Amino acid sequence: MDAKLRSERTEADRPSFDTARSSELVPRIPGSKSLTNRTLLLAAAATGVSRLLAPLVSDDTIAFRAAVAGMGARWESSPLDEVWDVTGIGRGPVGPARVWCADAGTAGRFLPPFAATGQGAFLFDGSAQLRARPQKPLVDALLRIGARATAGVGGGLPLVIDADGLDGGEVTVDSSMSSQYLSGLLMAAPLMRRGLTLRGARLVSRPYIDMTLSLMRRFGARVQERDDGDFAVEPGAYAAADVAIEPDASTASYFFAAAAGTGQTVTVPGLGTDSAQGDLRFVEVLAKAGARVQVGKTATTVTGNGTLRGGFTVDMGEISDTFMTLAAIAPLVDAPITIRGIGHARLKESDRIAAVAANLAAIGVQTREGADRITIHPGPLRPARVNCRRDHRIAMAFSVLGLVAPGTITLDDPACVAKTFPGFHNEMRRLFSRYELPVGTTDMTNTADVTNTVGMAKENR
Ligand SMILES: O=C(O)C1=C[C@@H](OP(=O)(O)O)[C@@H](O)[C@H](O)C1
Ligand SMILES: C=C(OP(=O)(O)O)C(=O)O
Repeated sequence: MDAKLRSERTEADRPSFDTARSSELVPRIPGSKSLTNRTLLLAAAATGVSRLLAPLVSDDTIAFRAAVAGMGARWESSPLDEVWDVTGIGRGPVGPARVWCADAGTAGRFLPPFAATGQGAFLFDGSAQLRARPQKPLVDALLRIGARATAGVGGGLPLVIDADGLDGGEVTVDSSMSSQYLSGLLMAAPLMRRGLTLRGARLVSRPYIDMTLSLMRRFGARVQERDDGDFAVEPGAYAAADVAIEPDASTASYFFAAAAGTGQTVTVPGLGTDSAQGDLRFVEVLAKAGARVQVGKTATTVTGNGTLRGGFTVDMGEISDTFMTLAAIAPLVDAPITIRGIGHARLKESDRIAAVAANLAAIGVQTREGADRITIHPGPLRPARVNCRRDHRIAMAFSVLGLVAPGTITLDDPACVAKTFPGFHNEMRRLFSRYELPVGTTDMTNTADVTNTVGMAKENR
């Protein structure tokens, strides 16, 4: 994080919602998807009972939890789902098992390497959306270290792993399309008989690898990043750990952007200088656009000044889940913004560069697209219906535009936010009274807590 933004502060460091000043909006941001699903995997592999405090409860994490249960881990949750206890297998899983990954890239990429360290047959499959996402570099790396794997057309899901443990050794994984292949192999590596030395070639989304390494160490793994860039993982068992899940920094980006766009102040407790999530660096981009940003030790605050500044180019390759948040408010600034380094964002829930360009064009905004970039020109907007392409982040990013420029957008699929934040629309409405709840969304803004309710996602679908 930029040293300027790390400046110590006391005001934003308040941990509780109750003590917030009334002019300061404090969204209830649910837990990080990336931290929740990594912790579920490591807990499933570990010996003993691990505890997840404040996990994300959403489609992606429910799918991941069901998947590790299908592979032999046991879980129990507290009545309101704020605590999950996972009893681990203590080694690789034992098949046969069919593992449904739903829409979750983390499940499709993290679970097959874990399965390969176990015994028996595993069939991994997912939605049409997940089947369309690239998986071949992971399968190739698994084959090179001796796994028996049969992938679907083009190397993707459905994928069969016929497991008989892995010796490990050395392997290079093409990481230019996704860092998740490397994360999956890293987390499985301690369970290989000789451990594994790994190289991630042309690695994108690097901050997620740091998150993987730090959580692996929490569960007792011995892993080193060497001077030559290789990762060396020693063999050894994982031991259970308790992990408090931070609020999701990618989700927080929508609320920070809303502050910047509306001229209000938003504070997110639980996201500070020690955050394990690279996406918190989105606030640095908002600072470029003229927002006041303070990253304290335990909270982050963004204050908008009512007008946004453009006229810059920014590389968002390491924080690509947040590029749409900037792109959706970019039409409202005073000069063009170019976002580059985001070629891999074409390979997510949707081709996100194309989705942003098409939706901005529909509302009258001029854009220029390149293979790994997009330039957005400010200009007058006309109302349009956003085609979300079943992509939660397209829905959430354009909802921020709808808040800042009322009457501009409606969403064709508002419920797709359930992949990572079922209560998104209600939370926006709770904070910003002029936010228009999409048609078909049940108004839960008067209930005590709307952020962590899976039932609500189902109800809204
Ligand atoms: O490892 C993770 O938890 C993630 C890595 C990123 O994917 P890529 O590495 O494919 O960019 C990110 O987009 C995704 O939402 C979560
Ligand atoms: C890319 C994403 O998800 P995943 O790869 O985990 O499916 C995302 O949440 O933006």
